[in-house]
Amino acid sequence: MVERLSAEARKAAFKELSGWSEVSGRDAIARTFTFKDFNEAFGFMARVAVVAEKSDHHPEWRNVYKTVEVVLSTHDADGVTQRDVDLAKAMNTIAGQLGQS
Ligand SMILES: C[C@H](O)[C@H](O)[C@H]1CNC2=NC(N)=NC(=O)C2=N1
Repeated sequence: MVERLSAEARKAAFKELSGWSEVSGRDAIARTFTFKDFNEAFGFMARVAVVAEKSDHHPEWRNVYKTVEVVLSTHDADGVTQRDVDLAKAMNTIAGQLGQS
């Protein structure tokens, strides 16, 4: 059973999660990625989907043209866990490789 992060653990995690913020009113983290065009945005989602399946941890996301809005939370724990931090880091890495603006 994966556990929700304590307040201090989350604060520490945020130091390495550039671009992410807390969701007000919900134990979740969020980031909006903006790419060059739809093709890059969808390429990002395709690469993340592979990571999500491999780690059995899935994002809540919305794509409009070249933007991808992402919210991460662990449904089984009803809040932010290390899995969310790990997936957020992976997303930042993938976005960086794609030249996210
Ligand atoms: C059965 C399956 O392993 C679980 O439902 C996984 C799937 N992906 C998941 N994704 C997220 N974000 N939270 C979960 O609790 C979760 N649980």
